[in-house]
Amino acid sequence: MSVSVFAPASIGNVNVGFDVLGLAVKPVDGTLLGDVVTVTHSNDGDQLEVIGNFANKLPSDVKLNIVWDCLLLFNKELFASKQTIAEVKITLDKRMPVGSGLGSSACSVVAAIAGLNAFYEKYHQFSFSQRALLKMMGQMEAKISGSLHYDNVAPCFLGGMQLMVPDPDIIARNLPQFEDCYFVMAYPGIEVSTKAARDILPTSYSRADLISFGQNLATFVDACHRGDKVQAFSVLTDVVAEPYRKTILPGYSDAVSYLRQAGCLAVGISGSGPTLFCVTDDAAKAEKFAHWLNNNYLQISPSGASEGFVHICRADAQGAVSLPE
Ligand SMILES: Nc1ncnc2c1ncn2[C@@H]1O[C@H](COP(=O)(O)OP(=O)(O)O)[C@@H](O)[C@H]1O
Ligand SMILES: N[C@@H](CCOP(=O)(O)O)C(=O)O
Repeated sequence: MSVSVFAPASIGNVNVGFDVLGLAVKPVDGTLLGDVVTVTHSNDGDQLEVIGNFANKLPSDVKLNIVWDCLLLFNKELFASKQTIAEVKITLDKRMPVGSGLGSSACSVVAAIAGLNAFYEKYHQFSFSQRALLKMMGQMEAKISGSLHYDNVAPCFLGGMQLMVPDPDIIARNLPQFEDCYFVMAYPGIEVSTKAARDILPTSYSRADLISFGQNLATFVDACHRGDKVQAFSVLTDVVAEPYRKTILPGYSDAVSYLRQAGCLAVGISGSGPTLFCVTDDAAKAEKFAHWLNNNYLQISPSGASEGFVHICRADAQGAVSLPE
């Protein structure tokens, strides 16, 4: 008598769309790279249990977990919609490293809100619209990072590559994808807080940067619609965040130099880092890049181990999905 929802990792910004472009990704080897939330009825008040590889990276007080805030918000919206509120037990399987640039908080937020919605749909014959759910997700992501940005929650929830539009009735539009591309994701095992990585960015930019930003994003979107892969990836340059954030990412500049000379289509910082992503349409190159990043980009702790990992991914067209009971 439970529902479980999986919500996938995502690449925020995708270099050219700071806060307005995001892509959901999934490893080709079938690894579930994302969080899973399970919701069931409770006879003993609302409860949250956190399990999984990265549970110990989250506050021990579950009321400080963003999933708890998601429950409070969801209940508030149920109340506003004159629905009966059930007591629930939520289990968060925290499979995503925190502060990784893989949209870890978005994974928890999306899995929690989509999970609660699936629970009410299945057992209480009530559900919110996709847009209402996305708005709740944006609100929760803003609570964590300090400002409203949908570039992780939208692709994580809806799948594919999502472009945020300034219309509250639409929020996100799906962009056509290059199906044959691999996204090699290298998480070095160190933590970078999204809020801190936002605080180091300038508050104003030069006219030259403004022109480059507009031209790159517009050219990328146009090239996606025309299916012009060469053009799309030739402009995947980040003038807003990478010049400032790369200074706090050990080994990032060397990795970019290697990957460019080795022929990747594009490379950049996933979200606010420290995860690096690079793009190729060649399976052998994807393997080669993954091998190099594994040996050269992962940070080794004093114990000689690394909490990092590398995954060869494809775009995840599905987004959040219910898992079989
Ligand atoms: N379920 C959760 N998942 C991720 N972070 C959470 C969660 N609940 C609370 N947090 C807190 O939110 C912050 C998330 O940091 P952030 O840098 O935004 O992560 P990410 O970039 O991986 O989404 C951390 O301080 C973390 O302790
Ligand atoms: N647009 C945001 C994206 C943050 O992504 P995260 O995965 O690091 O949370 C930003 O660049 O600040």
